Amino acid sequence: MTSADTEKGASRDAAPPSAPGPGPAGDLAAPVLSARDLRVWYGSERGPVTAVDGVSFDVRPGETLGLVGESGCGKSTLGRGVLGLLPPGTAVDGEVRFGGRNLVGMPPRELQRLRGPELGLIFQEPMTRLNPLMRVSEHFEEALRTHNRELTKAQVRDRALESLRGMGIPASRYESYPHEFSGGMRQRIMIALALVLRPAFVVADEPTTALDVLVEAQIIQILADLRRNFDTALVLITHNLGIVAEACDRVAVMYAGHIVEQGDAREVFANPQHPYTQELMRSTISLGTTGLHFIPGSPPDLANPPTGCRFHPRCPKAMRVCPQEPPPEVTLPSGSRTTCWLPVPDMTTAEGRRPLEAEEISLADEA
Ligand SMILES: Nc1ncnc2c1ncn2[C@@H]1O[C@H](COP(=O)(O)OP(=O)(O)OP(=O)(O)O)[C@@H](O)[C@H]1O
Repeated sequence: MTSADTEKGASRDAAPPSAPGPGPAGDLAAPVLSARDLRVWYGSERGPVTAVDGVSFDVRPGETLGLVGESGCGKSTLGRGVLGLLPPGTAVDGEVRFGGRNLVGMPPRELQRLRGPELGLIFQEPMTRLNPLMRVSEHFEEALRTHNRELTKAQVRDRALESLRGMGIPASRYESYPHEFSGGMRQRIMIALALVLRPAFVVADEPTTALDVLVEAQIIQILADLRRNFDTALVLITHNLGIVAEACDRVAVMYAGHIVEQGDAREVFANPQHPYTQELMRSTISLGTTGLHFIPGSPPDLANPPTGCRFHPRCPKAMRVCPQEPPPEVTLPSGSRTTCWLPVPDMTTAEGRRPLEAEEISLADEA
């Protein structure tokens, strides 16, 4: 990898993407999971849809990485892609290092063995995952015995109740059916099930979207306890920037299949660098919000994305260079990384830096 210091102290990587190094706080633990240049394509009538396009990140023990971005930017595909849980016919390329092995291309049976004891997934809607005809106890028996056949019924019960207790579900409900619980309780049962085998790495895909704010806060607290108590590494996919601010150590912002900015969550919130991150934050409703801001337009069709930077047609700071060449990944002094031309003064000519006029956008894209 080559890098050259620029006037602002930023460096440009010309080599394949890499995830951020230790932040200013200096977290030196080796990553539990490292994705490098991960790509995922779905087949469609319009041609391949590149839902994840060259994404790299690390997650360390006990760390929560928040994955944010508008609907359709590839967050779920990325979450499922790292766990090898994509629909048949989906193509995957790149590397996902976990326990010294590459999960990409691993035979399905081997991956299946890792899911549960090593890798976990918490879904958005528990009723699609809990079998309405099975008692809670049966769900736990199935989950635990699949990976540990010799466990007795009493041992299964002990472990299941311990996991449920951690989620605030009383032992008296162990023989109940899923429909006998509220939505929030079902979600906590799902989390207890995903965590009963103590996986080292978990993806939680919008785990609180269908829940009211009080239950949401409870679940976020549970996930925070999880990393404190078990050093679990977590990727938390959410639309809710408030949750990221509260529950995540690091944040990765996705746009149109790319991670456009990633770094320490507090740093990114205090000092967002990529215009997309800035716009996303301006669009968030808070108590101090006096007017609604939204990002004009919508994310692109990933079967036919814009040239150069994929955000340029919506970017209020777009320059002539933006539709012409994909932007480089830049490491900032804070340790954050952003994929944007703005902090790269030495890479653009004066002409390239000229603001892009609206009428030039379509011309550039047609070229
Ligand atoms: N099975 C599929 N076949 C074809 N295209 C798909 C499939 N699943 C997702 N896509 C496309 O891949 C892109 C990324 O979708 P994905 O669900 O990963 O985004 P997301 O950011 O998680 O969105 P949301 O927040 O709405 O869940 C979208 O353009 C979507 O239409």
